Amino acid sequence: MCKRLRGSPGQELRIVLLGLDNAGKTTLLKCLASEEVSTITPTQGFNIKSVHSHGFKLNIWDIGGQRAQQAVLIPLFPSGWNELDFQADHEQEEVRAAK
Ligand SMILES: Nc1nc2c(ncn2[C@@H]2O[C@H](COP(=O)(O)OP(=O)(O)OP(=O)(O)O)[C@@H](O)[C@H]2O)c(=O)[nH]1
Ligand SMILES: [Mg+2]
Repeated sequence: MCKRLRGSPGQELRIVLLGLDNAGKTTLLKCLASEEVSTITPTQGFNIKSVHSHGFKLNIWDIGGQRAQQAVLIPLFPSGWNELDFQADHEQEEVRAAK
């Protein structure tokens, strides 16, 4: 993921994980933060974690997948955002860029 981000190492970036409920957003966030993933419950509202990776400081927002919760983004990002789409392939346990 970091290889696809434009910017210089040392830069602070904000990443928002969006997707349907049960898509695996919180699991991905916890994996990136090297946290235990055996007990994850559906996200109410949102979680934010800071992770250092490839020289970047990534501030990662994990938004609960229910439509009403994702609506919180609209006032938070009035000028919109750049989007990178990733697909998780659960069977082969690999993540590939699908832009
Ligand atoms: N086999 C497998 N299961 C996964 C994977 N990622 C997530 N899961 C499981 O899918 C379920 C939902 O994962 P979450 O990370 O809670 O999904 P979420 O997108 O955060 O869901 P909401 O918080 O409801 O929006 C959990 O039981 C996870 O253990 C994966 O890559 N492989
Ligand atoms: Mg979640």
